[in-house]
Amino acid sequence: MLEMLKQEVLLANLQLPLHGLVVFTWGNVSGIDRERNLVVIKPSGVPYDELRQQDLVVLDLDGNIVEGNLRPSSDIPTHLALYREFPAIGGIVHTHSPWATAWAQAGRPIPALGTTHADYFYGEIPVTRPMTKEEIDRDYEAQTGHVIVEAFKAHNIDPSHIPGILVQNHAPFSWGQNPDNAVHNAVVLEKVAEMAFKTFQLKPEVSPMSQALLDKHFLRKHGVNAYYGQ
Ligand SMILES: O=C(CO)[C@@H](O)[C@@H](O)COP(=O)(O)O
Repeated sequence: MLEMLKQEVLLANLQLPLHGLVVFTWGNVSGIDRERNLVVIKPSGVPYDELRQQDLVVLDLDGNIVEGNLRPSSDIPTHLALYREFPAIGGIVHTHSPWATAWAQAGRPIPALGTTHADYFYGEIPVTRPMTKEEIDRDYEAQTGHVIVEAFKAHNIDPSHIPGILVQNHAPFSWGQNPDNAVHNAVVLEKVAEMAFKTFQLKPEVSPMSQALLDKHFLRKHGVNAYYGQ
């Protein structure tokens, strides 16, 4: 069972450079086995072209290493915080993909401007608040998870409706039902960030799309009455 999850996590990690979402070691993917509450994640600082299934690290939700000889991704406390708070998610991706990171660095949420966005994100993609010095000094990566969760709870956002966020002055995190779906959402987030940037260049005063069009596009792909695809 865990071997299958490890394979999924390996393949999902290898998708990041293929989709142009990471260079060097600027990202990581994890997946969770919800029955056993075990998380599989990329090891820290290992280049993608050297990554092997046996290098992956398995941890419990408290961060105890259960399997693996390498140190887990430095972002593991953020992943664990999200798995603990968002029980419906099965995979998480962190990258420094440039378009989404530019919005994160600007501290700007990405408004829903068109149907590409609405097919995946049911509203604005939020940005976290700036972290305090105390949060940064004390428990940085766990606090990164905390500010993400705080942004979702403050606005009562369902994480399956908005499968990603911009961490201010840092970069995006995205998630999905499994590691592969989380990578899919990370690719969409990057594309949507690029399109939104270009739209604002063409028309700085552009308005968000109508609620009716947002509803139509999100709900025809997601939810009980979805009818898009086979
Ligand atoms: O955010 C950063 C660096 O700013 C890290 O996520 C990135 O370098 C990946 O770190 P890991 O190799 O997963 O420890």
